[in-house]
Amino acid sequence: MANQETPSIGPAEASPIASGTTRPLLIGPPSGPVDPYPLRMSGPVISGFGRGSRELGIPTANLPVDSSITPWISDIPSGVYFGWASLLLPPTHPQYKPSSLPSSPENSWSIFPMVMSIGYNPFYKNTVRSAEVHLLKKFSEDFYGCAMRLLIMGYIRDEKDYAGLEALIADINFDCEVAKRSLEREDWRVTQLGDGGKFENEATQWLVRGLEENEKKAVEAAREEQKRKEEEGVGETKL
Ligand SMILES: Cc1cc2nc3c(=O)[nH]c(=O)nc-3n(C[C@H](O)[C@H](O)[C@H](O)COP(=O)(O)O)c2cc1C
Ligand SMILES: Nc1ncnc2c1ncn2[C@@H]1O[C@H](COP(=O)(O)OP(=O)(O)O)[C@@H](O)[C@H]1O
Repeated sequence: MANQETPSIGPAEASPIASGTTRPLLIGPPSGPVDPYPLRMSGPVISGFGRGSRELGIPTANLPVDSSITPWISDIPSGVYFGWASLLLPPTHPQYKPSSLPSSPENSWSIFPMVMSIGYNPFYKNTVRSAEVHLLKKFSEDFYGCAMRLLIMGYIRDEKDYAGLEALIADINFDCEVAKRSLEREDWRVTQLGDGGKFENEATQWLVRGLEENEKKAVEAAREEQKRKEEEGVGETKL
């Protein structure tokens, strides 16, 4: 289902992709994210158009685009971003793997690297702006309705239209490789709490903090909505 098996690319900093263009494999300086990053976003995982898994083989977990919760979202350019996601999976989920960062058992967040698109998906000509996150991890079960927090560390590229699906998939696979390599660098990791890592700070701690009241309410509302749709037998949801 998920598409972590990104193509193996050599050590060069720029590499050709299917479209014939080259672009950098590392984003940002070795010293870590540059202002205004890291940016924070949070919300329940909601459904999209169901195309990620079905058409692309790259599932994307959608978060509500709501400027009352995420004030910067209307000002940020549409495009492809990368960073870290923390996910509040139920302990029964096969990929439940609480982070080693200190958190209480009822707040056992699992942390994953991610790439995401914010925008209108010009290839599909969406009319509503969406925020869609692909986690660089293979999941054997979905996690609709779970709380997710994002620490967006940088910008990869503008969103594009494509002549065909293959070119879109190739670009997303390359984005995954860029995110993986960029986040592996010492001053871009978040899992170093206690090791004197750069993100032994408020931003990292936020990833594993207990849910705020407004986050709980949003998760509850999303679950109710999901339940309602399941009862109505709605297969695909338009955002
Ligand atoms: C890293 C990443 C990059 C993307 N880049 C583009 C893009 O350049 N153009 C585009 O039309 N869609 C882009 N998408 C969005 C996909 O088209 C989208 O995930 C797909 O339509 C599935 O949407 P759904 O989950 O709503 O079904 C990107 C998605 C991701 C995760
Ligand atoms: N690696 C992954 N990254 C993001 N979501 C994943 C991943 N693996 C499984 N999923 C699940 O798949 C769902 C997205 O699938 P997708 O086909 O894109 O449908 P939708 O259009 O409803 O978002 C996510 O909400 C999540 O529950």
